[in-house]
Amino acid sequence: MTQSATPAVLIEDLRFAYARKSPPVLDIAQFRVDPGERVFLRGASGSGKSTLLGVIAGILDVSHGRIEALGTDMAHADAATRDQTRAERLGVIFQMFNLLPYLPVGENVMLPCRFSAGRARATKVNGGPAADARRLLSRLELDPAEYWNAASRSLSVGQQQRVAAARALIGQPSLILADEPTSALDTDRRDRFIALLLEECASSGAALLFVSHDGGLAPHFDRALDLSEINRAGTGETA
Ligand SMILES: Nc1ncnc2c1ncn2[C@@H]1O[C@H](COP(=O)(O)OP(=O)(O)OP(=O)(O)O)[C@@H](O)[C@H]1O
Repeated sequence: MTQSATPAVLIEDLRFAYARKSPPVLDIAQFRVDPGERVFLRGASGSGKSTLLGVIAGILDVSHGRIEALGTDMAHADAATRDQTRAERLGVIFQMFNLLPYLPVGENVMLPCRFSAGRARATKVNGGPAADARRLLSRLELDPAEYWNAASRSLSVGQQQRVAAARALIGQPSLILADEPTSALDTDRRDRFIALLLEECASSGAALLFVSHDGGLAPHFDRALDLSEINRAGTGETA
């Protein structure tokens, strides 16, 4: 990977606080994820992992510093541009899943293809949005014959995590941001889930930034670091 390729994530001189007068949660001089790189970011509870992903995804407004996701300036772009970048090029697995509870599983997984023609097109190699959604659900051990039409709110937390992962992966986004996506999975399923996530990223060339407090997952990744190594704000509990 050359240093000149557009980074998947580039952060310089970032400071972020939730309110103007509160101390920063994030104070990061430099952080970079290369295209296709799979990075594990560990951090204690409350240390700012979800906040960092929110900033990179352009969900949280940043007033100080440089944040680029796939070359888009997420600190200064208008909300519409950030939304478009997120819809077309990012797959985000939120900690709270953000599934639409009354939509069936299949519709939830295909949602990114409704918002982005590019992601719908990218599923063609796997037979289109519905076929690709079924493929991903099967790989995530959710039998589409059983779950395709089920309301997402009727699923267990671990099952909802896997639906959220399928939704993030569909249509080959170039950057996956994953926030504790294995917290409700047992050890065997967790390892299979990570293997699948890494395989899908490898086959599409996507970069992956995976955050978790579970340092045991680190060996699966190209690179692992602790948020405290890059974040001078240093909030959070001792793990
Ligand atoms: N919406 C918010 N408004 C104000 N403060 C917040 C908000 N969200 C998070 N915080 C604070 O920011 C800090 C970092 O929170 P964050 O959720 O990013 O940590 P985390 O490392 O993801 O934690 P966990 O592992 O427990 O999910 C915490 O002190 C938290 O209380």
